[in-house]
Parts: sequence; C-alpha cells; structure tokens
Amino acid sequence: MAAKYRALTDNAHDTVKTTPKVGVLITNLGTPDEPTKRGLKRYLAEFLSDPRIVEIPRLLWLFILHGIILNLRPKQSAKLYQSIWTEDGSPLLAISRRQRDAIAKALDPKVKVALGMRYGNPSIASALAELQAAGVRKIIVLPLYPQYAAATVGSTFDAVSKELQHWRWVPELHFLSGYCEHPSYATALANTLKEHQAKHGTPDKWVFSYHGTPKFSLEKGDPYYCFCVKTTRLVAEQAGLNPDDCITTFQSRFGKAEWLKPYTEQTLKELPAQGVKNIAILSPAFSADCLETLEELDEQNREFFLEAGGEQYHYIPALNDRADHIELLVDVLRKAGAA
Ligand SMILES: C=CC1=C(C)c2cc3[nH]c(cc4nc(cc5[nH]c(cc1n2)c(C)c5CCC(=O)O)C(CCC(=O)O)=C4C)c(C)c3C=C
Ligand SMILES: [Fe+2]
Ligand SMILES: [Fe+2]
Repeated sequence: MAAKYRALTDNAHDTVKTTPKVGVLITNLGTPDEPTKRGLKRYLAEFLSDPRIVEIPRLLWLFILHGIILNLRPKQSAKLYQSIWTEDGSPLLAISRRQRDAIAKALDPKVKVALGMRYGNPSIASALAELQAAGVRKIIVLPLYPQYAAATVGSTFDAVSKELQHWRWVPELHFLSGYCEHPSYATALANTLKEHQAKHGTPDKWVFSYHGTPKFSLEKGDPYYCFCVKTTRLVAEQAGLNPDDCITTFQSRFGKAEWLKPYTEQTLKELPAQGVKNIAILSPAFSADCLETLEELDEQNREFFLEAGGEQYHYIPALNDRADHIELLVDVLRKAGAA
C-alpha cells in the first residue's frame, strides 16, 4: 500500500519543499476540424450553445439555433472556411500551434506548455489532461485575447473551471484576464504599423477593426469596448500617429441586434466619398489570423472599400508568431510565475 502511494506523497512533499511544477495553458477560440458542412455544424453547435456567446433567453435561443441557424449557416460558413484552409488546416489552429511551440522554447524546459481551444479541438479538457499527466501543481492560463470580453476570456474561465471540477487534486491556478495594457503589446502592434509604413507609405487613415459584441454587453458592464478604444490610443501613441488619422470600428456582427458601432463594413463603404482612398487596416482583437481577418477583412471588406471608390486597401496581419509577440506573451507568463 505504502509503496503504491509513494509517488503521490513524494510529489506532495516536493510541493511543500520547493516551488510547484508549473504548466501553461494557452487558449484561443477554436475552429472546425474540417471546412465542411458537417464540420461546421458540429463546431457551431458547440460554439453557439455557449450562454456567454449568445445571451438571449435560453429556450428561445436553442429553438432558433437548432431549428434555423444550424440548418443554414454551416453550409455558408464551410464555403468561407474553404477559401482560407491551408495544408496545415485551419490558419487559427496552425498559428496557435506555432505560438505554443515558440512560447515553450522561450520558457524553461521544465515548464509544460499546452494548447486548448474553447470550442472544438484540441479541447481545453485535453490540454488540461496533458498538464495533469506532466504532474504540474500550478497552472497559468493565458487566453490569447488581448482585450477582456465576457464572451471570450469569461467563457474560457467557465470551461477551465468546469473541467477542474473533475480533478481530485485541484492545482494552484493563475488565470490571466487580458493583456492589452502591457506596454510591449502596443509596441509590437506599432512595429507592424511602422513596417507597413516603411514599405507602402502613410495611408490616409489607419482603421483599427475589432471583433464586435452586442451593444448591451457594454451597457451591462463588459469592459471590452473600453479596452478596444484604449488599444487604438496606445498603439497610435507608440507609432507616433496623429489620433485623427486612426479610426476604431467593429466587425463580424452576428444576428439582427445592435452591436458595437461604428460597423467596419459601413465605415469602409462611406470612407471613399469622404476623400479617404488609401487605408491600412488591422484587427488588434485577434492574436492570430483566422477566418475573421483572412476572409472577412482581407477579402470581403476589401471589396466593399474598392467598390465604393477606394483605391488602396492594405491588411496588416495579426501578431501571430512574430518574435516581438512571443516575447510579450512570455513576459506576461513570467510575471505570473512561469520560469
Ligand atoms: C454569436 C456571437 C458572437 C460573439 C459575441 C463573438 C465574440 C467574439 N469572437 C471573437 C473571436 C473570433 N470569432 C470567430 C468566429 C466567429 N464568431 C462568431 C460569433 C460571435 N463571436 C461566429 C458565428 C464565428 C464563426 C464563423 C462564422 O460562421 O461566421 C473567430 C474565428 C475562428 C476561426 O476558426 O478562424 C475568432 C478568432 C472575439 C475576440 C469576440 C469578442 C470579443
Ligand atoms: Fe466571434
Ligand atoms: Fe465573420
């Protein structure tokens, strides 16, 4: 008996004597397993059933979701995903894996780094199981959303805590809740703007397009909108831009309700008539390029702007696995106790 439980007690003893073994869980939204109607149906069913994502009365929403949305949207969304799918699969997943590997390389090899997606695969449960198998006693969770929103960071907290309810020996937990105020975040984004400027010159306007949320989330106290406005201000300061040359907009509206404004699509359709013909657009709410940037911003919105009389439209990629981005994330993790 004693021998059987030796490892457990030794581990407990080590935990008291030394600092606990640390694991890092990085997360992002998630993506379908395949760009097909079937893949999208499975992914959207999980995603859109999350009460943090759609906040309308539960029974009514489940009726609309299963009766209408999941019969129409999977086919449309599958087509969009097919247009951005790569040999490595979904760009969001491929980039997230590169981010995980680069973070693991920069940290002490004793720190185990796992990737879990809020919806789809690899799941948060599987990533936590990897950390558990590595014997970690402290977990630092870093959701890769720079600006806190209940729909993203809040929902990730729900998923992590739900999974940990099944653990007998709950680890020490450090849950990070947005990092857009870290000075190196604005610096990294400003670097991308300066690199763009050196290559293509100064545009008439810099458009900062953030993923939207319903307007009522702001009215109920979600700070996401305020973090977005602050991000634009901090990046403009870092890049030495005139604030009047920077526009903050919100994209990816879902459903008929009012979302945060101004809408990116409408702004892009109006700018050429105001004499703004050359723009550079970036999407700081995304730490990795994904459907919402590669298809919606770089394809659909480009067309809207050019059709309305715009002449030059430049999409500036997300920070992805750039060295300055990885350094920032590693610094955030070190401050939370990762070696
Ligand atoms: C239904 C409401 C939605 C809210 C609220 C929402 C908030 C939100 N989402 C992101 C990040 C991403 N969203 C992505 C795709 C996506 N988002 C919604 C809906 C809401 N998002 C849908 C239905 C979809 C799926 C695509 C589609 O069918 O149109 C993605 C891309 C995923 C990928 O695989 O590439 C990301 C990332 C944030 C940051 C956010 C709130 C701040
Ligand atoms: Fe979204
Ligand atoms: Fe979209």
